[in-house]
Amino acid sequence: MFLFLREASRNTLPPCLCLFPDKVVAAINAGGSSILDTSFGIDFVDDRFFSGGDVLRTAEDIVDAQEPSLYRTARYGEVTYALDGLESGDYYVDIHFAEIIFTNGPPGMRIFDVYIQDEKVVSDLDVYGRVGSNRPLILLNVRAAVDGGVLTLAFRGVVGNPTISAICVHRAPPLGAEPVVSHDQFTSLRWKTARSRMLADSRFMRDKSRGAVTESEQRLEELRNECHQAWISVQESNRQAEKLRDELSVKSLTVDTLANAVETQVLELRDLKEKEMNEKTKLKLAVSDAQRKVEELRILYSLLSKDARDCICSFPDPHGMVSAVQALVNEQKELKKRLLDESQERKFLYNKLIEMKGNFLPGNVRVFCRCRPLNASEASASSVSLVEFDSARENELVIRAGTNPKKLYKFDRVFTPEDDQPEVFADTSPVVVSVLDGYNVCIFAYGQTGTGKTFTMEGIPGNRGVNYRTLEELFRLSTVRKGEVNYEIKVSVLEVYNEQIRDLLTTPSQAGLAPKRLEIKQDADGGHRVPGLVEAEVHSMTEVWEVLQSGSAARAVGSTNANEHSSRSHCMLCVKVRGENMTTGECTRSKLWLVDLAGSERVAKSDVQGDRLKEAQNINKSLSALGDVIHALTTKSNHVPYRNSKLTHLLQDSLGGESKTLMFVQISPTEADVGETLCSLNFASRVRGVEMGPAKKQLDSSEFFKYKQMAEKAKQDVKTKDDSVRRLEDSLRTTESKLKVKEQLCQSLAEKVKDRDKVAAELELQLATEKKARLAAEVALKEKRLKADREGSWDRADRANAEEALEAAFKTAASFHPKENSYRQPLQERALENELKPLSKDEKAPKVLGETVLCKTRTSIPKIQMVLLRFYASLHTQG
Ligand SMILES: Nc1ncnc2c1ncn2[C@@H]1O[C@H](COP(=O)(O)OP(=O)(O)OP(=O)(O)O)[C@@H](O)[C@H]1O
Repeated sequence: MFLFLREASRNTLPPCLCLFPDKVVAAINAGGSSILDTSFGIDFVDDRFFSGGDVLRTAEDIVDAQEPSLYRTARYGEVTYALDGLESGDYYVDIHFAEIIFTNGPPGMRIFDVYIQDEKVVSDLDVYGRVGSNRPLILLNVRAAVDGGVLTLAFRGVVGNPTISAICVHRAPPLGAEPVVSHDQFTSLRWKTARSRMLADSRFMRDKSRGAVTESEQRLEELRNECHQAWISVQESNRQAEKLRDELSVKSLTVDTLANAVETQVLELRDLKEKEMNEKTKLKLAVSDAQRKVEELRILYSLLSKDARDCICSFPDPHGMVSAVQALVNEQKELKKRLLDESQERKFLYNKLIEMKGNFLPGNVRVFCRCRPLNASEASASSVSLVEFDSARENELVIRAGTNPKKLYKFDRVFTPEDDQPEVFADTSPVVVSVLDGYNVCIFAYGQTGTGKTFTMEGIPGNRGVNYRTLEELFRLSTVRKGEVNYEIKVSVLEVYNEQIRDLLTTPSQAGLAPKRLEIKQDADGGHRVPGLVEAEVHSMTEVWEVLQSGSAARAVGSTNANEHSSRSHCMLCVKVRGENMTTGECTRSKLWLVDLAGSERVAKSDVQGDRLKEAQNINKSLSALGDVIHALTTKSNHVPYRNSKLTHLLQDSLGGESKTLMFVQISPTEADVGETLCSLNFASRVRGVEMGPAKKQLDSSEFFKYKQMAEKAKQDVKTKDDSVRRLEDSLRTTESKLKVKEQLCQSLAEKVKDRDKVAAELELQLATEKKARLAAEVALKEKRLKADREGSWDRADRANAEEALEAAFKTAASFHPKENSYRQPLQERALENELKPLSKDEKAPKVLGETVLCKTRTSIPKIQMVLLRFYASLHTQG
């Protein structure tokens, strides 16, 4: 403002506001349409390049305006003009203002800042404050640099909103080349006129009088002061307005908050209503669904009731049903019985079949003959087999021995050298599997050394013998029968060498420490067992194989030549089978012996000495014992000499009438062995002749014994209980009789008590009478004595004592209890005793003596009277 006034004095503006109208690049009529050919020499285009603000118009006259129509329109509000497409360089900006809104526009003050290229070029511009209303005010030649083509002009309200009438932008000369003429930044026509006048006046006044200048300056100062005051009041008004605006904004905020809350509530209400509607719809649907279901159920119910009625009607009589069920149960029982019968019959037939197979002779000993092939050395020596097999004559063989006549042998089965292990086992297996049905079985291989006993029983790797195949078959069958019969299989491996039993399953360390001497023991049920012998329970062939392997390994230990050793000992594999029939509950315990006997060559031929001789003798002994046993069995002798050797003793259960026996007689085909071959064949023929009768099933006697023992125990228990009951009855009877006696005793005692009571009553009466009489006598005596006292014969103290003693004596007498026959110590007497306690012996007067005597004496009333009399007499004597 001050700048303006100061500058105004130097203002020499041309008639056109713009100094260089020909360099105008943009002229805008703010808030209005284009005005061409203005008195400024510039064409103002319609309002554009703006953002923000509103249009203001007025029809009022614009005072002192060079181009009034330019100021009748304006842009009002927070406005930004962005003029683009300008060449880079310096520009002058002229901005036209007019307070045209004062008369019919928005009321209030308008003070604002002007920014060009974001730089504030004018602060707190108050158009009205400068020029009043409807008068133009122009901001002239504000220099602005444009780099980038855009020139921005921004108008920001400080109080109220800015008002802009026109903008004119024109090229500025380079810096330093501005026109010499200086001019005011702001100008207005009114102010220009006034200023011209003032200048003229000033010149006049300057010429006329300096005093006028001073006055004028004073006036100016006054005006400035007024302006300042006005500005202060405006500031105050602004502050008020600001305060009001703040309050308003607070209130509007509150209103907004309330409006929001209301809006939220309305929304919530709407949601709730929607939910309610949905719920209602759902409920309606559910109800209709339920109704439909109820209807369906009702229909179903009626159908079911009808069905039930029909069903009830169609039911046969329940009693009939019960009897039908009973009949079914009976039928099932019958079927079960038949099943058991049939399975027994099947077993029976199976055994028969085994016996029938191969034209077996009746009996339980079967003999198979097996001839080994010529070995490599025999074949290379071009040995010829002496054994002939005639395919036409099955199970027969002929021995051609030089010039001797041919000898024919017939066995249950004859295996030629061509027959291999599977063929051998095919005929062996039926006997073997009998063990699963509860039969004891013994299979042994007999023959000269090197004839193939071990080959038949053990076999060779890749071509297993009877032992392995037997266990394989047992496991196969136990799996097949699983569920019907449960089997438990245990295996022991031992050898008999020099008539000593050696466990081949004992661990090497144990074996190394001390070889156990094993003996054969007979069980309570007649069976035989070897205590301490390892019995390995096997569940699979893998386990069996491990057991067999360890047995073979143990047999080899301790011998330099395993083959040699094997021919001098009997190797025995014992398989124990326990079967439990799940249907019948029947338990069986059976044994299978698989024996590889020692070589059967004779001692004489062996021509050996020392240990070998002993071995051979022992082998001979055991084999001849075997022969003897078989002979005894053949002749049905009463005594079978099982105990003559360890071998026969061990086989006792499985070699005889109740078991099945299979013998392999092994022979050599060579001429060198013909003697032994004939011996073996003769022995085998004898064995084959044995008839032992039918084999017997080995029922588990331990179970039987167990049940028998249980039955015995139960019997014993019953007996014991009977005895104790009998004893109790006896004691009851005794007690009853004793009770009777006691009752009688009680009765007699009660009668006695009654009698005594009677006597007591009589005595009491007598006592009372005596008491009365005694009292009367004593009173008389007392009176007499008192009379004597009065006459002066006793001193006063003695008299008092005597009277007291007499009184006490009366009381004591009165306390006599006839039933207890004693005196009850009266209270008074006790009090007297207490009184006397602290006194010395001498102080205790003779009265005390009398009292004590009376108290302690348990005697009858007459006696008391006597005592009393003596007491009185003593007192008199003392007196
Ligand atoms: N049927 C056969 N087929 C093939 N080889 C056989 C047959 N029988 C025996 N051998 C063979 O003959 C040899 C002697 O057999 P093995 O050792 O089984 O006789 P052994 O009677 O057990 O003798 P030892 O009494 O000395 O134990 C072995 O090499 C064996 O493989």
